[in-house]
Amino acid sequence: MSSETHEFKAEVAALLNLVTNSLYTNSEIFLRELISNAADALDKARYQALVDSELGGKELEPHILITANAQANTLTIEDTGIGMTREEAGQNLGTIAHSGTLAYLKQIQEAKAKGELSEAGEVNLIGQFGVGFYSAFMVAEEVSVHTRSGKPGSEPIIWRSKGDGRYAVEPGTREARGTSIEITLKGEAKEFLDRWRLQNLIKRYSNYVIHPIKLRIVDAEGEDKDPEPKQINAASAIWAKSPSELEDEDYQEFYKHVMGGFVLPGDEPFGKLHYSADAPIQFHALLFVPGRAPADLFQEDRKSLQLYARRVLVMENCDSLLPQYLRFIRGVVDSEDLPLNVSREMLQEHKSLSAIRRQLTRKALKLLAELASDEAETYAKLWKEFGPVIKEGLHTDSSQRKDLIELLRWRSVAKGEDLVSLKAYVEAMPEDQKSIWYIAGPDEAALRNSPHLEAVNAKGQDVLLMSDAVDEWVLQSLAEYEGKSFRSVTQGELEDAADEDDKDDDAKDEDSEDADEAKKDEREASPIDPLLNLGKVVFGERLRDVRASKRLVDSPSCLVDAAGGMSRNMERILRMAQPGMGGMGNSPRILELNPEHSIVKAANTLAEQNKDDPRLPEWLELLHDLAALSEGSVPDPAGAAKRFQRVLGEVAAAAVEQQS
Ligand SMILES: Nc1ncnc2c1ncn2[C@@H]1O[C@H](COP(=O)(O)OP(=O)(O)OP(=O)(O)O)[C@@H](O)[C@H]1O
Repeated sequence: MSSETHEFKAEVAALLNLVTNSLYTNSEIFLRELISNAADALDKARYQALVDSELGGKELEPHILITANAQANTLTIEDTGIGMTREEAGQNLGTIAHSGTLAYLKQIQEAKAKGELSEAGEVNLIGQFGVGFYSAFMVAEEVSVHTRSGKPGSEPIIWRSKGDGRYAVEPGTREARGTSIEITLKGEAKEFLDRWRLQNLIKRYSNYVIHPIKLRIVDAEGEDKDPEPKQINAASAIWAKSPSELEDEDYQEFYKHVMGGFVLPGDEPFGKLHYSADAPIQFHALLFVPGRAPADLFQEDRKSLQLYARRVLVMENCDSLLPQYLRFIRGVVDSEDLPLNVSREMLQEHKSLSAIRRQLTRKALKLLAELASDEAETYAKLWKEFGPVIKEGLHTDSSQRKDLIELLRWRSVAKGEDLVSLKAYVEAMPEDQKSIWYIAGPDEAALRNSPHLEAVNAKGQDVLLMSDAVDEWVLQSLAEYEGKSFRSVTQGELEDAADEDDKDDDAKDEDSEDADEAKKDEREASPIDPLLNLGKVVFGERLRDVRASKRLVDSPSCLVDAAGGMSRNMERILRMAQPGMGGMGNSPRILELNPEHSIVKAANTLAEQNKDDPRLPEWLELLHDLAALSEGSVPDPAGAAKRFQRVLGEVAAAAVEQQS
């Protein structure tokens, strides 16, 4: 057989032109592509050996050998796979396997030419979009494929091309079944002779190719540095194994790999999910709930799950495999049903991917539920790290709401440091309690000491402490749990705690923004009316109302927000989120006074006797200061300090007078 020269088909020539001259800046992906082809060839040989007793080379050990020869300026990727006959080589290496490829690449090129593709976008696309064998021409002066098929009677051949529109096929000398792709490197591609560069690339892109990938370096003097080449990749897709074959250490090792190679003691994963599915989509997943929130959890370009297609990494960070609220989960998904060479965008829309996502979401939520029910201590830590992220799901994923609600945890007044689920809260509710009480604010310690809790606590009813910024936002999407509505102890008018729900059922009603306003007129007379009336005059527009409290036991006063309106905490959070909203957070509040408290009683007596007593306005201001102080922020600290100073001065003087 003689040497024959052929013209590439027009589309291949166009493709080669694009690939080599204008498309890629990130040429390193060629190695991933060639390794992937070699791995495919090994897979095919493995299968063919099973079904074809005539196949040659059955004794060959499957492996991929990469040789960087600095003396010859070549990089060779050799496999002991299925090989190619002359006809196959002409067909496989002279045409484009995927029909849409050229059109798609042209689009990318046009976008690039028009400057529509940012550098980051380009790198991203390139990382995800391979063009298989032809990508070798990004780094090659010339490519020589030495191959021999395992089919009986087939001759070895050499396929050569400089990527210039033509290729030649000539008789080869290869003895063993398989393929060796020898790349004569371009001047600017010398980096691919470097051991560390190659090792790095193999580990990064092909670590879990199931066949061993070995590396041999021959230096510029022609000395073989690796007479016995060492394996570089892990070569075992541990996710594809059965969990019964794996030890804890295997998982630990792999977790380390997933987390970038480094895990601090104490940061071991909270849980893992090792799962394989056969129908309708075939895939394996090995996922971890990390033992510490990754630093990039709230960043746009955070890491995500790695997506493999048949053991080949196709996407380093595939964020469409799980919903956003599970973005802290890290690991690998490997599907048998995904194409290797499609764009990120096309892959994201692949129907297999959404099927995988559905199953993974269900499984991940199940894992979290199991941790929550069986390993309370672990779950408490997990909740601290990821609770705020999981809560996002209540707003964004109505399909999983039911499961997500059961994952929610808060601390409560009665349970101290322990976390409480809504289920546990409701189960512990006394019979006469109708609503789920909560109090929201930035500082949990301050919430625990809030005077607003007094009457509710006195009735033996627990209150959930909501100090996470997203809590109240979450509640907006909850409305109720098992028929029990959520009620803030700092909002609306609180009736006698025992029967408040029967009377006051509109606190959560959206339309009842002015419920408190309406009640002002129908409110029954209070023994402290003289003081309340005076208060209304003293505070005027500064307060929405001054009224007798049903929620206080020990404290003289507290500030509350109107029923149905936005809470002070919510306003604070919105202000933080949108600093431009200057007017927010100034809506007047309601001052509640405790009719049973000695200070209030005394002030009221004074008001009854002489409503013009000059001390009364100051005392009312002090009651307001006290209420604000208990929440942690006094609007006029200097004024309040002066008032306290004056009153204390009077008390001290009176004490001295009494003594003498
Ligand atoms: N090392 C190899 N051994 C045997 N055949 C090979 C080898 N490399 C490439 N081929 C053949 O050449 C064909 C073209 O390869 P190319 O990488 O361009 O596309 P592909 O591998 O078919 O596409 P994809 O990468 O999406 O699977 C392959 O399908 C295969 O038949």
